[in-house]
Amino acid sequence: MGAVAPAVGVPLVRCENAARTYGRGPAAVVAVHSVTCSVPPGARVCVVGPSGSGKSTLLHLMAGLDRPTTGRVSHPGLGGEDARGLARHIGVVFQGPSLLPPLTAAENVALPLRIDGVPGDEVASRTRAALRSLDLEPLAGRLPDDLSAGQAQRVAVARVLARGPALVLADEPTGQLDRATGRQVLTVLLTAAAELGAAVLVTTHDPLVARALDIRWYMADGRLVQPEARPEREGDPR
Ligand SMILES: Nc1ncnc2c1ncn2[C@@H]1O[C@H](COP(=O)(O)OP(=O)(O)OP(=O)(O)O)[C@@H](O)[C@H]1O
Repeated sequence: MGAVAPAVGVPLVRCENAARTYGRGPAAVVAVHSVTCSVPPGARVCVVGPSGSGKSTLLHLMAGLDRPTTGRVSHPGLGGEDARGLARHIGVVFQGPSLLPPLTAAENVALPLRIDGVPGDEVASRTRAALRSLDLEPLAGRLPDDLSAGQAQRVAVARVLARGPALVLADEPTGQLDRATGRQVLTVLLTAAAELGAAVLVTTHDPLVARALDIRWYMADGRLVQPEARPEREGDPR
């Protein structure tokens, strides 16, 4: 598929003293204070923190969907710095429903590939492969309204993975699912991303979700605080 092959160890995304303030003057909200961190190829990172701690803002900065007010966010392992280039290499999974209602599951997965200009037969094969890897083949012809929340989220994951991203950023991907469904979605997300060799960064406030990832960064009041990592993986966000 279309994943780039970044040089080993070169971070896919690097934040250097990146900060984001919403609004101005007395109404200003500092959502992220001067964060420095990076995600290397193939890493599985979780950003854990309570609601309002700045997780989504940090993820949007990393995705190139937003720009830091001060500091810098770069993507040295992904080659292109322009938004279109980044969009090909970074897949974003959002918390809520994100499928286009008039399109079937398969059409939702295929659409970004068509927009990318992928040839028709390759669109079909990549769509099939992505649906298969998430056990969604029987649901390919269903409209989003006829899918459960967990099924719809798996289709959203398939849509991201079909493009072959080097980095998947998932913003509370299980936040609107019951625990069992959430665990299933997370498992298929991590398995399919591993098959692709993609790095994954998941935000969550759920310690159970956090435990499924190798590296955990903790966020509080817009800052990354002392990370806790499993012994086998380096947990320093820098
Ligand atoms: N567009 C915005 N305008 C103003 N303030 C915002 C905006 N987006 C987020 N904020 C504020 O920035 C802070 C961080 O929000 P953010 O959504 O990044 O946190 P979060 O940890 O992802 O929370 P949640 O888990 O509830 O999504 C919060 O105080 C929030 O109210």
